[in-house]
Amino acid sequence: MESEHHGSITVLRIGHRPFRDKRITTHVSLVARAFGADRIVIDEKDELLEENINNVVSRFGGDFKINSGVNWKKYFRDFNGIRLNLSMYGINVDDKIEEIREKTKNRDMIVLVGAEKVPIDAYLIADYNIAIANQPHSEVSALAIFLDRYFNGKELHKNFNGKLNIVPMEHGKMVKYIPDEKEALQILYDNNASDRIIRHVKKVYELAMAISGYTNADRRLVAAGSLLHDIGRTKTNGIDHAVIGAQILRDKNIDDRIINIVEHHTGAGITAAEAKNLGIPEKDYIPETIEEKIVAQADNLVASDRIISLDRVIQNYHEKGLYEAAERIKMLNDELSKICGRDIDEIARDVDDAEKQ
Ligand SMILES: C[S@@+](CC[C@H](N)C(=O)[O-])C[C@H]1O[C@@H](n2cnc3c(N)ncnc32)[C@H](O)[C@@H]1O
Repeated sequence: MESEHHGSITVLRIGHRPFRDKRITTHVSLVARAFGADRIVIDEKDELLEENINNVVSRFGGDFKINSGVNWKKYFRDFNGIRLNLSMYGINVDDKIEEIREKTKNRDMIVLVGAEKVPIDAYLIADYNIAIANQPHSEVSALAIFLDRYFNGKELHKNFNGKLNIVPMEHGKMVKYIPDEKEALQILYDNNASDRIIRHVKKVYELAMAISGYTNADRRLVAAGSLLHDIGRTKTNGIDHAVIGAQILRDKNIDDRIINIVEHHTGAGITAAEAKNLGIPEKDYIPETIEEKIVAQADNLVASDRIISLDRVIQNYHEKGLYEAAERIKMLNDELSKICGRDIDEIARDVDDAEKQ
């Protein structure tokens, strides 16, 4: 949980024996990740454990790292930062936590937890030997309580921004997810999307991904949002296709950020007043996030499965008498071009040229 307020946090797990300790070291690793540490380092090599934890990270998010098979004593001694050893024999955490927080404002910290017997060297190398109550319990509880004390409980609200995101519920379970490209296309096929829709969304995807390459947009959201933006057209080609598409995806537990991309993709957005006149639920459908803006504009620049120029888009809107909407599209183009440091129209031309070659 690196931030301006403190350095990185490494957990050093020693005494791990792959067969006997598989479950408890997995739990130490999961606690380290869930409660705000940045990485775990384990003395014995255990590829299976690494794989399991990496798998959790790839599904549930964050950038937690795991590394096993290190010489713990050397690693602990050479660590450039504050060294802690969690031990029932140490000083009560409450007597030292403020000092530790102060010292780690600009420095990294390593927290050692043992398995069975912890060698005396761990105590001698440590800057602090810290006890979470002077009674024997477990490395899992000791680490959890230490991190919770260190972060003052703030770690419980950390956003991991994963492919899978749990929606807290009083009863039952709900997980919302970000589909990858293959899953997004499968959702379209499951909804009997026509070839025409598929060709269109693939072109919008190509352009949206090219634009997002110039920004810090979340490419997973841009990918899924661009492929799914017209799913509502499997039901209607009316102005309400964005609203209907959003509802289809809501029913499939798709991540809310993708639903918003879909719902806000029409032109450069629809205001609440326009929505009322158009007969769709009265609220703002203006793209707000960078991902929403990219998909909306990429869609504006693709007619059927061809890339068209901004001038042409504007002309089309003018011909329909939609002057305000045209102006908003122009403004969106300017805003995105500024963010990208390059004209969106030009990026679109590149994508088009690459296709023709
Ligand atoms: C099951 S204990 C075994 C420790 C062993 N008895 C020793 O110290 O040599 C495993 C780990 O849990 C952690 N632990 C257990 N009780 C603790 C406590 N009261 N305070 C801090 N850490 C504790 C320590 O990190 C310890 O290395």
